[in-house]
Formats: sequence, structure tokens, C-alpha cells
Amino acid sequence: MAAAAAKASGLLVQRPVTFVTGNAKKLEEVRAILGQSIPFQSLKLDLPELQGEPEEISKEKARLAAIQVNGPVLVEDTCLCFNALKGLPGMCKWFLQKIGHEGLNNLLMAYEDKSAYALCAFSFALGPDTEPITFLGKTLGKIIPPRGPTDFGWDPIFQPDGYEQTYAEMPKEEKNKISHRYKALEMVKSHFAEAGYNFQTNR
Ligand SMILES: O=c1nc[nH]c2c1ncn2[C@H]1C[C@H](O)[C@@H](COP(=O)(O)OP(=O)(O)OP(=O)(O)O)O1
Ligand SMILES: [Mg+2]
Repeated sequence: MAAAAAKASGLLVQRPVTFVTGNAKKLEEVRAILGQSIPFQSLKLDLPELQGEPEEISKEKARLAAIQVNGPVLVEDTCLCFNALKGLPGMCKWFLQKIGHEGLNNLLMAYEDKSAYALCAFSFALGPDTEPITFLGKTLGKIIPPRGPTDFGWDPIFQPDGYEQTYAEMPKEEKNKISHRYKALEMVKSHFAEAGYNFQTNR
């Protein structure tokens, strides 16, 4: 209902948008990609690593975050999906932590098909009583033995289609122009522009 009201009149929303994540590298990219287009504050919270379809995980994260923040929240869930494994390992934070880049490569050893996609699901909720809306961004590529800096997740083993470099080897600006996160955020921006939200930036 709040969303409809904001849409109808471009009404002031009395709170700032809070991007909730426990991952500093994600936050860095979101800042770089959004620039000044959507002003937001951030909150470091480790939301539960839920399982299920990416869109549902993301929505549930937004519901949990909106309760904690009691205001407008933006969250995202990202997964790396292997086509040979029908989209698994999906919820890959624990996979990465336990088996690493080598283990993720080994998962594909039995398969010819090394193709994969990075999927990012952003969800936005105006508050704890509104249903989150989700925006998906997907970048296709393949899984390769690690190359490049190892400071962000599975970046070293993901080489996007049409590129000779892994996400990790690319300059940040390049990754941020083609990434799953960039694509999802383009949709978030369009939604914000259409809805005409006018968020108050300080409480
Ligand atoms: O662009 C990326 N490039 C490489 N690795 C990435 C990327 N984006 C997420 N990742 C990693 C982080 C985590 O190991 C898993 C996603 O899990 P995911 O639950 O979405 O992230 P998280 O738990 O680190 O942060 P959050 O507090 O927002 O849930 O993939
Ligand atoms: Mg997480």
C-alpha cells in the first residue's frame, strides 16, 4: 500500500534506504555502480544463508532486513550456478568457504560443460509491512582454474562470455559494466525512477 501511495504521487518516504549486507566487497560494488543515482546508507548484518530459489531467498532476506531496520531496505542475494549441475551449487557461500576455488572446479571435473552464470537478485521493500519486489541480473560465463586477485569470492574462477579475463582480472570498472550486479541494479534504478520515491536521507 505504501508503494502504491508513493507511486501515485511521488510522495516523500520518511526514511532513507538502507542496503543491508554482511559483505564489504558487495557494498563497494553497489556504491560504485549506483554512484549518486540512489542515495542509501548501509548496515552490516549477517542475514541467514537461506536456501531455495534465488528470487525467494532474496525476498525473504528483504523481509528479515525490513523488520530489523523498520524502514525501506535493499538487499541482494548472489549465486554462481553451473549449467552441468542444473544451477547448483547456487547457495555458494558455504561451498566456497569449505571447498574453495579448486573444489568448485573439481565439481565440474566429470562434465564437459563448464558453462555457468552469475545471478544476482536484488530485493527492495518499503518496510516490514510491504511485499518486497525483486530484480534479477544474470551474466553468462564459464568456470576456469583461478586467475587474478582473490579478494572477492569466486571472481577468480568466473570468466564472462566474450572476455579473456576472469572477473578478478578485469579492472573493477569493467566488471561493474557487465556484471550480474550491474544488470540487476539497472532494473532497480528504473523502478525507483518510475515509482518516483522521494526518500528522506536523514532521520
Ligand atoms: O560478484 C561477486 N563475485 C564473486 N563472489 C561473489 C560476488 N557476489 C557474491 N559473491 C560471493 C559471496 C558469497 O560467498 C556468495 C554469495 O552469497 P551471498 O549470501 O549473496 O553473499 P554474502 O553472504 O557474502 O553477503 P550478504 O550478507 O549480502 O548475504 O558469493
Ligand atoms: Mg549471505
